[in-house]
Amino acid sequence: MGALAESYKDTLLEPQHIPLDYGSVHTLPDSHVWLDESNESPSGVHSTGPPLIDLADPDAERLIIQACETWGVFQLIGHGIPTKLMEAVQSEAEKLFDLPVDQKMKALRSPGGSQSGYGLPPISPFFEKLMWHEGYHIMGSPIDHAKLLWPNDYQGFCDTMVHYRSQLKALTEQLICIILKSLNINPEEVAWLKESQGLSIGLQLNCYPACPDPTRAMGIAPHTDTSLITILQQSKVSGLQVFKDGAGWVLVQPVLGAITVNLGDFFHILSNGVFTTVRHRVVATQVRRLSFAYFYAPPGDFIVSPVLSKDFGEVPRYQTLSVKEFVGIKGKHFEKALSVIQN
Ligand SMILES: C=C1C[C@]23C[C@@]1(O)CC[C@H]2[C@@]12CCC[C@@](C)(C(=O)O1)[C@H]2[C@@H]3C(=O)O
Ligand SMILES: O=C(O)CCC(=O)C(=O)O
Ligand SMILES: [Fe+2]
Repeated sequence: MGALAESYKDTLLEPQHIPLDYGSVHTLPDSHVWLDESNESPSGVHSTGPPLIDLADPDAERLIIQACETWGVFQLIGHGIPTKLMEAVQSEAEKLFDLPVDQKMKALRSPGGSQSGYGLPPISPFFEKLMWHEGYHIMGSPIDHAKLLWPNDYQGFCDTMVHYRSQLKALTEQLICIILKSLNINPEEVAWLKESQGLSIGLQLNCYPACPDPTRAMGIAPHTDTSLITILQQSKVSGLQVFKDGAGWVLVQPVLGAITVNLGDFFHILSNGVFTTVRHRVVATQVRRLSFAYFYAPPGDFIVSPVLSKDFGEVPRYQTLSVKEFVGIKGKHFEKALSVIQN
């Protein structure tokens, strides 16, 4: 199932690390109050968010590389993912999160097991307070967990998710080729791109239930993605913020039909830190918000070594290590993982 199935597998999940029955909670419990000063609204210094790029634009490749350097995130239109499919994912996910909590708990992610199933974000044990969130992760076949949710009616959900995943895989690999070329890596020589063997692919359905006290709660705490690249479908409700040096937290305003592309830790290491793994978080909202994140990472034995050149620097800023090794370091050190492997 790939190296990402192992991520955060040793983090200590305590009994409280399960989603609340949010529908029955009318005041924010103390366990969910984030007093951290970083939970301020966006600073507004940088009023414009990350760039919006049209993949059909003849200048798209240059704009993508520029966005990788300056933001580590961009929004994309002209991506070719059918609107109907994006809508179908939204409605299947709504159906899932609308289920009674007892039913969703039947598909609870098992501690120490694969990442698949229902639960709070696996990074929860790194924080004192709990996030206002419920998630459902699909890695490998979606069937076993979906059968637990809908014993007689799981096929439509599974078909939609599998179809979406395959469409996103093609788009992700197109974007990866563009970025690899800019690093002077010939995609034709990258075996896992051609054979797809051992790749880690995860589809995370996120739900941020309507929150009675959003300014004091947290949807997803600040993090960078343990991926090469993440493709995100946001719903109409905004909530995603990215951290930009000099500007603070900047809102990524959803654009109808656009997808959001985040660079993850592995492109950061490969590019010797020139392309930024974007630190982001999700604020809680008064109305329910859904989002769908597709994580793509190379096989566990792929060696991630910073590219050295005039443009990317002649001295490696990070140690060379395998994807699997980095996933282990991230699971232990979380936000400090990149500084742990810094030279
Ligand atoms: C594919 C993966 C990335 C992820 C860890 C995981 O193995 C499965 C869940 C993913 C997710 C989704 C919500 C935010 C996040 C930080 C988390 O807690 O779980 C990401 C993980 C990640 O990018 O490290
Ligand atoms: O909900 C969002 O917009 C972002 C979710 C996210 O960061 C993730 O799933 O890793
Ligand atoms: Fe993320």
